[in-house]
Amino acid sequence: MSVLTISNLTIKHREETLVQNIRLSINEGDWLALVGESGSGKSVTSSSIGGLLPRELIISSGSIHLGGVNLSSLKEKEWRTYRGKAISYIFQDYQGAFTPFMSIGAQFDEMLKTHLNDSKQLRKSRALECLNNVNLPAERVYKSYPFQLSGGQLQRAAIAMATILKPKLLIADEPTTALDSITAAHVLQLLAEQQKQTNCAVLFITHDLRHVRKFANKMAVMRKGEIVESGMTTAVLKHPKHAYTKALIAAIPSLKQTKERLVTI
Ligand SMILES: Nc1ncnc2c1ncn2[C@@H]1O[C@H](COP(=O)(O)OP(=O)(O)OP(=O)(O)O)[C@@H](O)[C@H]1O
Repeated sequence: MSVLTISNLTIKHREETLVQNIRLSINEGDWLALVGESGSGKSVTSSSIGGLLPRELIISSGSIHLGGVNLSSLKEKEWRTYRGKAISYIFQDYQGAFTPFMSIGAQFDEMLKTHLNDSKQLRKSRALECLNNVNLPAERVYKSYPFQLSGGQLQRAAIAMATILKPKLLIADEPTTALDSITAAHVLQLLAEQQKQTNCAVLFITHDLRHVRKFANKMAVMRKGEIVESGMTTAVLKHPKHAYTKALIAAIPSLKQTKERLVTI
């Protein structure tokens, strides 16, 4: 079943077209990777889904539907019930996911209070369970302030927060760019486990085709504001049609090369 359907989406900044004619559909349980060079329009597209476009950027045509709801027509007040609950985000900047001067627990509590009518005790046990699910020492992390956690721990806490309300759509915008490669792989593995449990749709924005190959069942390639190719990941990576996709694939360092480089460093 389709969770997200984007039809002919065009976004402009004054007269300049930033993204054009975007068509994208993500089903329940799909992990769709959006790849493409810097400035190709991945973040503008993902921000538009959650109603997070800066004021100066305007959706000039097209529509974005989540289930049966036309998101592009929601008012700011209505967004408050959608964001965090039906759609949640994980960003590259995991520091920004949490307010620095509130404990992680207090931030979970605020979020749960906004969306649910649970008792204080139930809210806490839900938060602890979620932190535990992402392999964090739940009690300690719950009491900690963001600065007391490592980058990998914070990003895992951000995943716990983003999935606690079982969103229909999780948008991960370069979630591991600021992490070392081993921590990044663990974080993505955890994200994949969370997705399995909740069956949410994932929109994964990344520059790393190795992560695409490992985690995404579908992919779309953006170039200069347009989607130039999309399909099942295995098919696109094995038989790319567009010259730009071919160039992206040719630029992935093979595992063999990486090993050789490590030996010579
Ligand atoms: N607030 C803004 N005002 C004007 N132009 C913008 C604004 N935000 C983004 N753009 C432009 O929109 C285009 C797409 O930018 P976007 O950030 O979506 O690219 P991206 O593919 O996410 O790049 P990266 O991989 O570097 O994050 C770029 O040309 C960018 O300069």
